[in-house]
Amino acid sequence: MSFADRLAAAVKATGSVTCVGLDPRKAQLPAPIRDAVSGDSPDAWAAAYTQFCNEIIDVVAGRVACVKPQAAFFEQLGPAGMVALGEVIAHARQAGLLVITDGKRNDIGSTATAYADAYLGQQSPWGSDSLTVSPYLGRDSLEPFVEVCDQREAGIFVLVKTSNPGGGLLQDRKTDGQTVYSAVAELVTEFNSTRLGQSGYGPVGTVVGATYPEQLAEMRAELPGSWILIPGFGAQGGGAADVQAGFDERGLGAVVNSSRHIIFAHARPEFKDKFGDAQWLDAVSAATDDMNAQLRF
Ligand SMILES: O=C(O)c1cc(=O)[nH]c(=O)n1[C@@H]1O[C@H](COP(=O)(O)O)[C@@H](O)[C@H]1O
Repeated sequence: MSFADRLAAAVKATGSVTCVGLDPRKAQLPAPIRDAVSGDSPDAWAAAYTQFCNEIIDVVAGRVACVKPQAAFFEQLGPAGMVALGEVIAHARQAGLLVITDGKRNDIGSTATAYADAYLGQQSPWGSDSLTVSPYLGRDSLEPFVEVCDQREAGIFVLVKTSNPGGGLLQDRKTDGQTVYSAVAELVTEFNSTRLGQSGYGPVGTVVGATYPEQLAEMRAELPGSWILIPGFGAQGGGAADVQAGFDERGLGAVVNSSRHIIFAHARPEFKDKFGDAQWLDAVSAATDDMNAQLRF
């Protein structure tokens, strides 16, 4: 089954459009995991990141549509961190969760092929279901990813309108009256046009931030065949009303990511008093329920 159809099936099966972002950070790890790290070696932290993420995966499996490990935090630890990333991806897939690896990769076509093969190819050592990709090297940089998606029924999410305040400097620029982000959306629509699955969606998803609800509505209309990954919910200020326009009339077409507000829920004021550090996984569970409930439209 194509990635787009698998995502639709996961949303229907779980009744959830939540994507749990796995963004481990040393300083914010719950005390029981942080305090068990002996010394300051990358190996020790990598083991802690694996344990932290895998325990979260076990709690959210079957209750959310997908997870999104953020490669940056694993890369920070060097080679040991990359091994941990591989273990977390494998654990999530074994738990039945779809995995969006957040690497925001891309390069000239010949190198893009290597990135695509690495994360999504038939022989991929990572075995991810999908990958976030930057569009700014143009059409020939995206084509290798789309081809690899075709081979392994994988998916990508192309940055269209990012959640950060500074993204507009380039993305909102207009040429002949069209914004750069809309030009990216046009390219995505073209790639998907011959690849739409039963769900009505293709392998080339897009990223639009919850922090830009107007542009999200605009992009939903311009991108009928593209799953939209919506980051920026929770910690960056986006709320349920901001993401509603991302969905189609069936409640499909978008997944909403939250990282810090779920994985570090034990530190949020509304959960802090209720759950002690030892119950950090109960806080993850409660934050997941809370987000699922908010996003039932
Ligand atoms: O591609 C992404 O996931 C992404 C795109 C974007 O525009 N904004 C954005 O925040 N993200 C990622 O989504 C996650 C957001 O984390 P929280 O703000 O903690 O929920 C981080 O891993 C970001 O790198």
